[in-house]
Amino acid sequence: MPSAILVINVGSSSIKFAVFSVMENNVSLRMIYRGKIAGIGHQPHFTVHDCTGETVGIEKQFLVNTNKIRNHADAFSVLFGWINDHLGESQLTAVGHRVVHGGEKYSTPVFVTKEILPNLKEFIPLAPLHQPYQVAAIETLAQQQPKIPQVACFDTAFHRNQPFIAQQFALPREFSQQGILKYGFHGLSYEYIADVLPDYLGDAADGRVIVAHLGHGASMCAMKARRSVATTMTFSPLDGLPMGTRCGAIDPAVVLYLMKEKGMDIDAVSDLLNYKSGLLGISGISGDMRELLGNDSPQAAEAVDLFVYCAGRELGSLAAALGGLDALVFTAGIGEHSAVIRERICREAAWLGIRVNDAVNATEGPRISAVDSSVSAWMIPTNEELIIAEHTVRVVSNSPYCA
Ligand SMILES: Nc1ncnc2c1ncn2[C@@H]1O[C@H](COP(=O)(O)OP(=O)(O)O)[C@@H](O)[C@H]1O
Ligand SMILES: CC(=O)OP(=O)(O)O
Ligand SMILES: [Mg+2]
Repeated sequence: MPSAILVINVGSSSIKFAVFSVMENNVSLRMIYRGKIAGIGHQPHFTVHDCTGETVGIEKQFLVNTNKIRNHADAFSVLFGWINDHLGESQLTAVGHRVVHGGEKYSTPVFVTKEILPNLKEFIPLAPLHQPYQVAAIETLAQQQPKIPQVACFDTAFHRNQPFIAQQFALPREFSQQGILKYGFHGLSYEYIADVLPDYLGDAADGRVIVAHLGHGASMCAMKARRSVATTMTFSPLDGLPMGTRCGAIDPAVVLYLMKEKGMDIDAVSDLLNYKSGLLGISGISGDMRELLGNDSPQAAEAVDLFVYCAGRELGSLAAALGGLDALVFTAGIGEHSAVIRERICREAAWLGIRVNDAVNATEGPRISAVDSSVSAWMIPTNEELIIAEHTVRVVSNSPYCA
């Protein structure tokens, strides 16, 4: 019987998923469905596309079910129901999860056992927007589908081999020994880009490349020989660029001041920095870049300006870490779809020798730089789901638990 892999990327209010069929050789994978259950807890909305991008499932067809989605556990029941109805001959043989934080412990994907769950829970305070929901997803599936093997794939893993100097905060040594380090995130996306980079850049893929993963969460990664040498997110996914609702880099004294002088408690500060800042905080309108670009108000423009300005500054810092730059790659929601943001960030980096070809940039590339650009610029769609599916097949095939 042909087998299939389910990939799950859980956020605080959504579950993104993809289903892959595993070809006979157990190596090549073909995506058959990709979908999302959004608005969990308030206005559930379920959409699924097939591999051609055609919508094959929408909420209307699942009205009864979506009304029942009050929480993530309900969403998984609906998701499994849908998958069982649509897998045909195939059988679901494993589930791969994106887990945002793997700390110092996990530098490769792991087979999920009862023993590793407490370790994953330890990192919940470090990634409150992601980790609690991802761990809950693993536990819920273990209850609902106990026979299906699960694999955890970490966003931090790609950065674990950075030079130690890039991982250190200037804190007394005992703190780094306790794991207070710069971990970096979006590693599954960067790993995918690193894998496909030679298809686009040829030999230059092994040069000095900065990848800008600009989505609702946003970061940049400096790569040398397709390995991470520095990245903008650090201990948690709150650092670096301003994001949809996250503040990005901030002087830690601001936190001390808010708590000491303004009487804010830890929960209030955490809520402020994670959910009320970034593009939403500056604009007062939305944390969604597309909405801001379509809004005429000066507040929306100011939020976009700050995003571009910070991206330009981080780009300079990462180029310095690389000792120069050969190529710049844009990916994720904003990076893949917003020609105007790509163009504006490239303009900030004109001093590095980047020139954009406006006509090609408007059509999304893949190569968006002009012929006279000494640094090439690219738009490459990411595919975190494929990387997770590949890891899942590999881990499950090598696992003694699945012998
Ligand atoms: N055409 C577009 N123009 C500008 N921004 C866009 C466009 N399409 C998507 N985006 C932005 O991409 C972001 C979401 O990116 P995505 O990678 O899907 O985020 P995440 O996976 O972190 O939820 C949102 O800010 C959204 O507005
Ligand atoms: C790590 C992170 O910020 O992830 P996302 O962009 O999915 O929110
Ligand atoms: Mg994402």
